[in-house]
Amino acid sequence: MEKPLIYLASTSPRRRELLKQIGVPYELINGEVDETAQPAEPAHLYVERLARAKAAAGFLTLQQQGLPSRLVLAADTTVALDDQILGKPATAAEAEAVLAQLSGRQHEVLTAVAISDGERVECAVSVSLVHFAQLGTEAIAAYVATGEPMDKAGSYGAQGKAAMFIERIEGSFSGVIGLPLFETAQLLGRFGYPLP
Ligand SMILES: Cc1cn([C@H]2C[C@H](O)[C@@H](COP(=O)(O)OP(=O)(O)OP(=O)(O)O)O2)c(=O)[nH]c1=O
Repeated sequence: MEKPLIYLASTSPRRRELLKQIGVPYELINGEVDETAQPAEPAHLYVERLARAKAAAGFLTLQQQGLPSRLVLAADTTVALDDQILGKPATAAEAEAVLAQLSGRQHEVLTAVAISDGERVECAVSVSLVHFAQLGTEAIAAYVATGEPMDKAGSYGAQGKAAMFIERIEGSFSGVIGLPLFETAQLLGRFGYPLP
């Protein structure tokens, strides 16, 4: 059976790859939102709020552009260390400081995925624990110089060179890199989307 198209409200190349991995055809749509966290906002509420907001923004775009109504999928990923939310770094110096904080410790990576049909929104949050090895200043500087951290929450990409820093992941690898595929398939199923 041919799978219906959905809209992916995301600029993230990882999310495109991950959706392809489970064979869901998509078109891109703009779902940009302000990603500022509220003061003392807990990470799980923050990612869920943003994923829902991105899906709603995507749905609004399709209405404004007079596009056919289809499911809109969006996600948000953040890294949480103690009570801190670590988003994408603004500068290389910030990326180095974040990686120094993550060194030799474990942190959480949270990804929320939200799907909207315009009337109903379904959301799930995946939480994984990532154990980083002790990182020397030189290793951090060399890694930041590759440019890999700059568009990624927590200043690293587990799917890239940062794999060398990760001793262990407990949870969902696809969730860590931007789209938890188990939860995504479950949510699509709730909208009657045909997946095996
Ligand atoms: C922790 C981690 C994050 N990331 C990425 C996934 C997300 O793209 C990014 C977190 O930023 P997000 O704000 O979740 O997403 P985005 O701005 O890249 O894309 P959009 O909002 O348009 O969907 O960090 C990795 O690629 N690998 C990792 O190991």
